[in-house]
This record gives sequence, structure tokens and C-alpha cells, in this order.
Amino acid sequence: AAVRQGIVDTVQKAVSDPQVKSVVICGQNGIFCGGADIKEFGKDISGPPLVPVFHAIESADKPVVAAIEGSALGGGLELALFCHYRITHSKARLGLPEVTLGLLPAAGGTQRLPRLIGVPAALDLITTGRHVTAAEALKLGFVDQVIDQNTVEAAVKFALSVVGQSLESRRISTLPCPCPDADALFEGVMQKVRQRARGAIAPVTCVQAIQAAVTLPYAQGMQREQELMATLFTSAQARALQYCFFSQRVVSRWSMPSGARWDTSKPKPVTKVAVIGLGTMGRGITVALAQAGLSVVAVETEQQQMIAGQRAVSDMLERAAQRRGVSSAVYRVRYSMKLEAVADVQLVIEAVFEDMVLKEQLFKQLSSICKADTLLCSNTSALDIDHLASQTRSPQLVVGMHFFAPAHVMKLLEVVHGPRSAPQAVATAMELGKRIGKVSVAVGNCRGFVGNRMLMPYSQEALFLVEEGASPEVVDRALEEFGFPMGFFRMSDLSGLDVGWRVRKADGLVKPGQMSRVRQGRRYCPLGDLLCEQGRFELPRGYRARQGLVSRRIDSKEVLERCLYSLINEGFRILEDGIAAGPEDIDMIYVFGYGWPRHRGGPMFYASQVGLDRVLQALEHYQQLHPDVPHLQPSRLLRKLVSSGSPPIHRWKEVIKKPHSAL
Ligand SMILES: C/C=C(\C)C(=O)SCCNC(=O)CCNC(=O)[C@H](O)C(C)(C)COP(=O)(O)OP(=O)(O)OC[C@H]1O[C@@H](n2cnc3c(N)ncnc32)[C@H](O)[C@@H]1OP(=O)(O)O
Repeated sequence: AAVRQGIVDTVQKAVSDPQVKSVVICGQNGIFCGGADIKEFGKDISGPPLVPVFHAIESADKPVVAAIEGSALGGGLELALFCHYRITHSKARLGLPEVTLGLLPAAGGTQRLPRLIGVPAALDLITTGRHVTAAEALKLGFVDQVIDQNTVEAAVKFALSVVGQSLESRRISTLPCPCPDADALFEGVMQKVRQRARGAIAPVTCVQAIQAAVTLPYAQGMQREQELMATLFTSAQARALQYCFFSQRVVSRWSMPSGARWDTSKPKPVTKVAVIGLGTMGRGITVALAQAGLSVVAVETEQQQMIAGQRAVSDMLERAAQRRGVSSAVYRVRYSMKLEAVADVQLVIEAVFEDMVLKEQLFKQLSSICKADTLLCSNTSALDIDHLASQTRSPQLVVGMHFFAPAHVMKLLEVVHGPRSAPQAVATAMELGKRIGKVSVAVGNCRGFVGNRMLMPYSQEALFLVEEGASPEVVDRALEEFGFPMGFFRMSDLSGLDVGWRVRKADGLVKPGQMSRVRQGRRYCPLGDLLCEQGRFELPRGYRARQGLVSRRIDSKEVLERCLYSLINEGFRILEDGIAAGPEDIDMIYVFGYGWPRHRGGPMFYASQVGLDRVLQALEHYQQLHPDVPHLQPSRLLRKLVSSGSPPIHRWKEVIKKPHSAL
């Protein structure tokens, strides 16, 4: 509000003062403007509106120049678009990211950008919200000059040089918005955007707003922009997306049950990393590290795997370099078939087969080969980090670094600390994650950590629903309509049914050829095992007949409630156990690692939006119907939150008791 007031007061003064011949608008501390203050949204907004004063800038009869350094995003770029000229530093980033916050650029962005750079380019920028470099902005035509010198000085010089020149062609509101074959263009774009949006409303509304720039005169287009914005501003999706924006930043301020924190734990410098194992995960991790400028020693002891792995890593690095127009990082990777090659690295990431015996042996070997202060990390997706630490001479230097496939693409990294992990080890892994572009979340040590632990009840419910009569397609359709890129069964097919089968075998749950539906004292569905054993694909019907199960009609409401609420319930247990520091950590793990639709904010935020009492009631209902399914038993924390009056999510921590390690 204060910044808006400042802009209004100063612009009015500058425009009306006859002694002022030209005006430069700049930011402070090297940043032009990051846009509206997102913290103001959802509250009563005080201070003056900006659009009227922006129009006063455009209609001024003296040149107004934007000096863009750092960022010009959202309302910041819209302000610049009302200026007559834009001088930009080469390192600046520009964009209209409102769509990522569930909004649209409602200070004229949807009406003015298409007039300046054409409808197709504006559609791309506004519906994706992507940030562009100064060079791309120049190429697209929405900045006038890109410079490497002091931007404000250059803008002042320029502003003085254009005093007295006509400003007619510089007023974007007066430009036409040509769009040949508009109907076909918008139909095609709308179809693509709807597909990509997976139920998010803001991208679709952005397209409608840009269409108004083509079909309506400027003033009416501006009005339509406001009307469309009003439908988004208070929407649940906007709240969820804005929660994600802040949560992504909250998780970087990690803490451990011991009280160690991000701001008191200094990471160790890391320049050279070893990756052990060149399977799918090891290859992706190697690529991610090399692309971030680290030296990598990739070790693979099996010759065929080494040949295939080396080729795959080189191909990925070459292709990425071509795409980005930079030189390839292939030279940063050295390959070896001997474990001794890791002797001089500062950090090792083990990415071998998910087998505890194999990993135990490897950690023992690494502990004797590496320097005493080398950090040893495991890319296990579920195994006990503390047990691995106990195989080494420095258990405090062992942490989990759980990547998600493909590891060079997926944004999530779970950094797993055991009870003996040193804060510095966690700080180092978190920092390395940040360097390679990951959203890193620090979590405690338990079976499956946060993400895979919560996936367990979700996947079991999906299978139970099929036992009871739903087809796999019905389950997947409900989940995909909710916004997941893939339902449970499609996802299992893609990742390989044998992956889960192997884990269940290791857990002693698989009994070949047996149909019993109770294992280890609880309800179990052996359908997945039977599929793997028999290679059969039309299994459920015959299976139900043999089990004497009567099929019933199951609707998408039940699919969603049973799959999602049981997953959420496990999330509450994780918070209770102190495995995750807060609901934001769980939500970011699900948004960045498991395809949870961002516009629904993550599972814990979703629960808060549905209403904790409704989630509790539904769990109680299903638990009565399925008393042999322990994960449907509502968690203590959920009950405690409901009996505390279901506080908003940012106040849950007050109800959660002090975290502790669960193992
Ligand atoms: C209608 C809607 C209109 C007109 C809008 O303008 S909506 C806002 C559009 N703008 C954005 O979406 C920009 C969001 N911000 C960013 O992309 C980045 O923060 C940045 C590129 C501006 C800077 O990035 P970086 O240097 O990495 O710093 P951080 O991301 O860590 O941010 C530092 C702290 O500033 C807080 N922040 C940033 N932008 C905003 C904002 N627009 N409103 C409120 N707060 C913002 C951010 O949360 C960080 O604070 P902490 O969370 O760490 O306390």
C-alpha cells in the first residue's frame, strides 16, 4: 500500500510540475519491482488503486522511462508497460507470473502486452507466467534497449534525449490488436491450455481476457479484464497457489527435532561429488550435478551398465546444452569401475539397487575409502538411514538424499536426517539441493520418509476399491479429474509393477500363488502380486469371483475420499511423529514430487480447505465399514485439531506437540 501511495503521489507531482521535462521510474536496491505484495491478497486492500495513475503516466505529455534492473514482474512489468520507454539491464528477468498465483495480470497486462508483441506471444507469456531474460524481452519487443551499464544513469540520459519528441506511437492503449484467424487461434489455444491446466481456472481465464483485447476496444477490454479478475481474486485456487508460493520458501528454512536450524548451521563447501551406480537414478543425479557446475565421479562396477550409463549421461548433457545454447558439461564427469575413485570427493551419493544388504556393504566400504569428513548420502526411497549410518565410522555424516525420477528433471529432493545426523550434514545436503535447482525438504527418518509413507495407504485404497467393484479406469479417472497427471494404476504401470512387488516381497507380504486377503494381521489386496506372478491383465473380475466378493458401483467421490483422505491421515501421523516440521513440508513434497495439483495446494492444505471435521467424519465412516484397515483410523492429531476448533493451517503447529525422532 505504501509503495502504491508513493507511486501515485510522485507521478502526479512529476506529471503536473512544468519544470519536469521527462521522468524516469526505477526501483530500489537493484530491483525494479516484483509486483503486488502477495501478502496483501485475501485481506482488505488499503491504499490507492494503480490503474488510474498508470493511465496518467501513459497520457503524460512528457516522456516517462522505466529503468528496469533485477526483476520486473507482475504489476511491476505492467507499470513498465505504461511507461513510454523501457531500458533494461541485461541480467533483468521480466514476466507476468500472476497465473501461477491463480490470478491474471489485471493492471492492463492482458490488454496491453498483446498490442505490443502480438497475440500468440502474449498468450504464451501470460498463460505460462514464465520469466524471460532481457534478451528475450528485447527480441519479443517489449523492451527498447538492453544495456550492461548503470541502468538508471542510462535511462536518465535517454529520457533527456527524447524530450520534445512525439509520444503518440509510444502509447500502447492506442495501438491496434490485430489477430488474423482469431477464432481458430483461440479455439486451438483454449484446448491446449485446458489440457495443460488439469483443472486450474486461471490459465483459462487468462485466455478469455486476452481474447477481449482482440474483440473489444481498449477501454471495454480493460473493464472485461477487471470482471474476469474478480472471479479469480477470492477463489480457493488462488489461495492454494499463493500458499504454495510462500510454502516453497518456508521449507528452505528447515529445522531438526534437536533444534538445529537453517540459520545456525553452516554447510560445508562442495565442489566434487561421487555418484555410485549408473542405473536410471544415478544417471539423472549425475546429469543434475554436472549441469550445476560440480565435478562428478560416476562409479559403476558392472561393465554393461557402465557403457549404457556413460552413453545415456553424455546424451542427456549434450541435448540439454543444445537446448539451452550453452557448452556441454560432459567434461565434468569422470567415470570409473573402481570404488577407490571416490577417495578425494567431499560428498558421495549412493544410488545402487534398493537392497539393504547391498547398501550396508557399500557404506562400510565407503567409510574406509573416503576421507574422514566426507558426507555419505543414500538415494534410498524408504530404507533406514540410521541403520546405514551405523555401518560407518562417522554416522553423523550420513543423510538421505531421496531424488525422484527422472532425477535431472523432477524438482523435489527429500533430505533425510537420522537421529545422529549432524546439522552441518543436513545443511550441506540442503545447500547442494538448492545449487542443483531442487526444492529440498528436510524430513525425519522412518519407513518411506514423508512421500512414500503417505503413498502407502493411498495405493492400498486404490486396490481395495478395485476389489470392491471399481475398475482401475474408474479409480484413475477420478484421480486425474482431481488434477493428478496420472492415476494410481497408470502411474504403477509406468514405474513398473515389479517395483512395488519387490518391496512387498522384502517386507514378507508376498505369498506366491496365495489369495489370502489378510497379511500381517490387516487387510491386504494381493491383486498386484497376482498380476506380476501371472502376467495377467484382465484380473479383477475373476479374482472377485474366486474371493466371493460382490461387486458394487463406486463413484468418484468415494474414490477420492478413500484414496486422498487416507493419504492425508498419514500426513497427520507424520506431523505427530515429528517426521515433517510442518504441513508446508508435506505439501511441497506432494506438489513437487508426486504430481499433486498445485492449484489444490498440497494434501494438508486441501484438507484444511475441505474442512478438517469433514475429513474426520469421512474417515470415521469408512473405518466403520472397513474395520480391518488401520490406515482409515483417524489420527490423534486430526482429532485434536478438530476438537481445537479446526484452526487455519498456519496455526496447526501450535496444536502439534514438540517433534521427536520416530525410529
Ligand atoms: C494482481 C496481481 C498483481 C498485480 C501482481 O503483481 S501478483 C505478483 C506478481 N509477482 C510475482 O509473482 C513475483 C514473485 N516473486 C518472485 O518471483 C521472486 O521472489 C523474485 C524473482 C522477485 C525474487 O526472487 P529471489 O531473489 O530468489 O527471492 P525470494 O523468492 O526468496 O523472495 C525474497 C522474499 O521476498 C518475498 N516476496 C517476493 N516477491 C513477493 C511478492 N510479490 N509479494 C510478497 N512477498 C514477496 C518472498 O516471499 C521472500 O520472503 P520470505 O518468504 O523469504 O520471507
